[in-house]
Amino acid sequence: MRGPSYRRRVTTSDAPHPDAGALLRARVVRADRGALHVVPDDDLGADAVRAELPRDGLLPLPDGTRVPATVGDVVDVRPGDPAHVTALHARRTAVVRDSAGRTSLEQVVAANVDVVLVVEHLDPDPDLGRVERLLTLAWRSGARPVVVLTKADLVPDPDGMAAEVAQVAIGVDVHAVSVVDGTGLDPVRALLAPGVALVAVGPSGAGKSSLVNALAGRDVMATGGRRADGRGRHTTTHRELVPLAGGAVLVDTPGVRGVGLVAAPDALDTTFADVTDLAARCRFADCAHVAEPGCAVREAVESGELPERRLASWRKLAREAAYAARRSDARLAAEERARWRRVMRDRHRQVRHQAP
Ligand SMILES: Nc1nc2c(ncn2[C@@H]2O[C@H](COP(=O)(O)OP(=O)(O)OP(=O)(O)O)[C@@H](O)[C@H]2O)c(=O)[nH]1
Ligand SMILES: [Zn+2]
Repeated sequence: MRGPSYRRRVTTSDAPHPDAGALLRARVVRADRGALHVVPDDDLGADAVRAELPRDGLLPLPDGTRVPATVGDVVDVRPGDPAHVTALHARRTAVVRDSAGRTSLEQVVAANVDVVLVVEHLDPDPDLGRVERLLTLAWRSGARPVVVLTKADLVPDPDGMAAEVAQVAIGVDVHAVSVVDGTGLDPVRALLAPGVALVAVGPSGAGKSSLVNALAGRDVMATGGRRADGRGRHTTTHRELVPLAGGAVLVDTPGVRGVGLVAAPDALDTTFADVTDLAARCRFADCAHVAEPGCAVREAVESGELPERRLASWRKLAREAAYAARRSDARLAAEERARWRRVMRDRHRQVRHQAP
């Protein structure tokens, strides 16, 4: 995908623009392999332009380290045809994706996010453990978390439920909202100010897209699992920094969407303590909770004690965690083999040297 270049934007015909050579402060709306798509940092709703990355794809931070740019980053761009990105500004905040294994580095999935909307539905009942986990992620990013409880129109006492959630969200504003009747949206809208970047995290079906569309005042995201086209999820396909109302923007990338869902086993056991407890009562230690006799988990589902949805959600996360653990194990095993190869090679060398 190619956007207009800065040259076409800032120059007319072949006369050199007076600002040619001056660096422009820009915000990354999409990071591709060889290039970034950027908008002026003081006009985040502007059309995106394409700017080339250095050959290694990395950019220098003020401290000299070279890192990949990500959505939301503030960069210096040298206009031209093509325009070039020259440097990365220090990140005010960073949403990081938990490393899959002990040896892999954290991945920054969004930079300079100001507000993390922790979106959770009121119907079915909110999952307090998930709210806590996402709040932890938000605090860690440096951004301000705000809890938004959706689908207030579907429950009799949304304010009472919000008060319960507020008990596990210390120091955080909790809003019960409905996009159907407009309940509670004004205080969330008040967060939208020029230059403010938000992310919405929360489980599938929580109503993130519906909420974002209500905040944007137009459909910027497909809702109800519908996709605007065969390829992408949002109706604006080319940018991952989506303009909302009031000059604010929403970061929406696959990385951010998945963030918090790369489950660390410990977090999983905490969030799903009920399933973990039930599983401990299954007859077989390696029970898969499908059709095994004496499965306490299936029994709990059949008796109504454990919602099927919660079991399905646990399965999904457990699969992710198992996958991450396998990948991490494979990486560790490969490193261990490499270490042994070095040890054996050194030993052979020593033996040869000692040989008469
Ligand atoms: N009654 C009611 N339904 C809502 C509300 N907000 C969202 N929904 C419905 O909930 C379903 C899921 O909403 P989405 O906005 O697609 O949820 P999402 O969090 O973006 O889901 P994913 O795209 O899977 O991450 C849709 O069928 C919406 O119409 C609300 O305030 N009230
Ligand atoms: Zn079982």
